[in-house]
Amino acid sequence: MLTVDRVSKVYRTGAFGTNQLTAVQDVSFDINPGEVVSLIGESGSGKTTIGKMVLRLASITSGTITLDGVDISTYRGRGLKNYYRHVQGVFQDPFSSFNPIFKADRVFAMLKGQYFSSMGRDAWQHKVEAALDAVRLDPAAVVNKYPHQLSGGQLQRLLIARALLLDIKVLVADEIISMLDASTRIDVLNLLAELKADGLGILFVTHDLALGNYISDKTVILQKGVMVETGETTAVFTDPQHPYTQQLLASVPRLDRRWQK
Ligand SMILES: Nc1ncnc2c1ncn2[C@@H]1O[C@H](COP(=O)(O)OP(=O)(O)OP(=O)(O)O)[C@@H](O)[C@H]1O
Repeated sequence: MLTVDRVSKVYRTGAFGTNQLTAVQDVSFDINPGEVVSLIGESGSGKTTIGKMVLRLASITSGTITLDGVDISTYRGRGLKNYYRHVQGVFQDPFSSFNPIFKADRVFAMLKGQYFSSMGRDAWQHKVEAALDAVRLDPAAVVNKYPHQLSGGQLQRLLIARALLLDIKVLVADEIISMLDASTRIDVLNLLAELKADGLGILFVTHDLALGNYISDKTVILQKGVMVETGETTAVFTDPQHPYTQQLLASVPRLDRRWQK
């Protein structure tokens, strides 16, 4: 479905854009329907940049990303709008995705204007309620509320519901669990598992190995923009081949052991 093929990203940096920084180098992986692929690496390893390229928020320097065989960099105008029907992203800080002066459910109204302008009011309301139901949000708890009146977990679900109103095939979930407390985390993880069971492909960006191991089918380990190891998640976690993966796994604190001072 979504194929990332030898993709690189070079940013121009410095006051005049004369310096270059290779953030991603020759990264390849596929996401199939109902599959979760984790991108795991330390801060600065290029995870978000890959998510942004998939979402067409950053240009691709070399290589290709295709959705169902079509090179996504060819999309313009209507074609790009249509691409976003199928591929959507949710990011780490849900508060930054909302304008604090508007009610949170305005994101639905904006989507209606862009994609469903001819749909009748009742049909639209029905569709929104179904999306809220899918993310286990009670409409009464979130409709007509300002972002500050909602929790991070509620806002995150609202954004996932917004993505579900479109006919998405791929969700880029960039550190969406990190800012949530432990009980909300498990709720959002279970929600992703349900969406996966319904056939959604998920690119799960995280620096947290435990989260990656919990949710994903395939794992891509990134170090300084380079893919050092990739494979079935169970294989990567039980028998890591690359020294960097071994080092990452060895540095995870174990809950069954006390800290040795
Ligand atoms: N717009 C940009 N212009 C220039 N350099 C950038 C830009 N965005 C990211 N970078 C650089 O590219 C590299 C990869 O950044 P990226 O945000 O993709 O990493 P990451 O693995 O997602 O990190 P984190 O976990 O901290 O979000 C970093 O060195 C970063 O400073």
